[in-house]
Amino acid sequence: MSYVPPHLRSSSAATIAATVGNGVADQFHPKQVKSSSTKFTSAKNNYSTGNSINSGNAGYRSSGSGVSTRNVVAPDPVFPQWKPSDRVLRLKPEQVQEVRLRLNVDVSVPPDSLHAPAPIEAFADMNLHTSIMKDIAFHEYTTPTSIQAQAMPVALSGRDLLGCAETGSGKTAAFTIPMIQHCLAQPPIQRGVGPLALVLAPTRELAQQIEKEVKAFSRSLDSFKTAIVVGGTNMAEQRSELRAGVHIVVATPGRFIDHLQQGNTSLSRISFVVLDEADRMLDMGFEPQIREVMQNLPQKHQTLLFSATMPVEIEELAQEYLTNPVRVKVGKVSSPTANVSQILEKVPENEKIDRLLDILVEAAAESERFDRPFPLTIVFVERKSRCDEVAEALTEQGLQAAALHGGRSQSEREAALRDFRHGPTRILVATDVASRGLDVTGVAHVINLDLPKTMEDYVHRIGRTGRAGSTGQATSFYTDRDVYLVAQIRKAIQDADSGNTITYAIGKTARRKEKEAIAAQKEAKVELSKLSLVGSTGINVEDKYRHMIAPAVIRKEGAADDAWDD
Ligand SMILES: Nc1ncnc2c1ncn2[C@@H]1O[C@H](COP(=O)(O)OP(=O)(O)OP(=O)(O)O)[C@@H](O)[C@H]1O
Repeated sequence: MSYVPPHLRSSSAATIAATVGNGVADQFHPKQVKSSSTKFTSAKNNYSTGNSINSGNAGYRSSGSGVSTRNVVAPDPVFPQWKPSDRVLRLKPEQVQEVRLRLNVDVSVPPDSLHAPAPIEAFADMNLHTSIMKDIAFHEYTTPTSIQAQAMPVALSGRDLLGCAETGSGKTAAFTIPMIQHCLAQPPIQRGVGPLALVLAPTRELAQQIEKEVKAFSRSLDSFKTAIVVGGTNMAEQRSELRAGVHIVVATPGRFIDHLQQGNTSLSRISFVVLDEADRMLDMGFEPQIREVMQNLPQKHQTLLFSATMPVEIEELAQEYLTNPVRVKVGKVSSPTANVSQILEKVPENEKIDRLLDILVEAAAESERFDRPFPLTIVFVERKSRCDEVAEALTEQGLQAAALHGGRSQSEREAALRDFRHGPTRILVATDVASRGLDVTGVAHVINLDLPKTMEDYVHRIGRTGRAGSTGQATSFYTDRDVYLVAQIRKAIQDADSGNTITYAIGKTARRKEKEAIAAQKEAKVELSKLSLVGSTGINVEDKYRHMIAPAVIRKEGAADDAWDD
């Protein structure tokens, strides 16, 4: 049925305002699309037409303004009976267990529900649409990551999924690829009807990034349409795109509800929903919007919920909106990725900016010395005003920095991110708007000038580095007010595998690393002194590095212990 605002709902609303075609989609590659389907059997018992929560939104407009006025029944969604390759089908239970063990994947299903599909270690064994396979090859994804190996078969088989894997582990493709495949099996979309699939994400930047990934894996499909629906951008453009009909919408919840209210789009054909970083959406107060969407979806739909952390709110959401979900967890949940080495440093509030400058100027000197670009760095701060202040301070020192926060206009936000992705910006100073999901290749260092409020946010923030198997560094300043979180971080650090060595960890490896770091710092200091005497090309070296050369700011040996022992 089409979306009907709560105050207009009645039982007669179960029709769709649109013209629809019969049969299965054939506009892409007919040979690949199954002409008959096995219907999804899992009944949603949480579906409700009339008892929507009070969204607090007064004055909904009629949903009829933007779409065709002819009322016809929406075509049933199609959940094709997907099967992996014979090779995978032949795997014995003990072999499946062996693969899961190797991939560090933990899978569970509710009692009395079907067992979870086997993990698949090669895209070729997933029986994906040929166009998708072509695009996977184009993007040089040779092997599925662990979460992809297990979550994709679950999603492709039509099951609900709660997926949890560390930051940078490829969760986006784990849902975008099955989502595109799902859309290809549906009856064709028509003007005024759609979308077939919806992804909700907490921030505009994350939504834009996800949409890019959807486009990346549907680039070979003619006339496959996606729309990005986020705040701060032109409503009219989004409206015409939505009304023309799209397969997939990637949206932030607030703006998506705005379009529903205006009748520019509907929920009537959505049969695949992804809530990415759902806990963050709840934090941001999007619960009414999420409920509004989830409670008004057609009965037959599949829901996927993804996050790198698993706070209780996610479990609650899963209980409410997932039906017999397969839970897939990769590695340790809610833990910092082992690819990032973490440093905690106690810095008094009024010295934080100076200390930050020390670190960054050191990095600048090192880059110059080794003739390599300044390492891409994200500096997280607590407040928007602080964000601008810090970015300005860095720029004054000749560092290429930009600010990204919710107080900037959409075009400023986009420009800041674009310049960080593609140059010339090397340092992004950001609030938590950048902490979730943001994937910028080559981020080498995350600095928490202010610690976040929760461990979850810490895990997501430092996960902006050490992505897709690369390594990274995270430096976090803390003060006495952060005692609780610092204890949690230290615990996480202690728990980490020995591969996740950090300056303050106990053990020989960590000590050796600390000594090496100190030696490198001393060397950098000598080099900087030379720089200050000799000068450099094009910049006033003495000014730029002045605070760096001051003895008081050179990090002293054993600082690690101070921080650890306070
Ligand atoms: N199978 C693969 N092979 C190679 N690269 C991959 C593969 N899957 C994903 N990637 C790359 O890994 C990076 C991280 O992926 P992605 O952004 O999906 O991580 P994520 O798990 O969603 O992280 P976060 O929790 O921070 O949102 C991206 O640059 C992506 O292109």
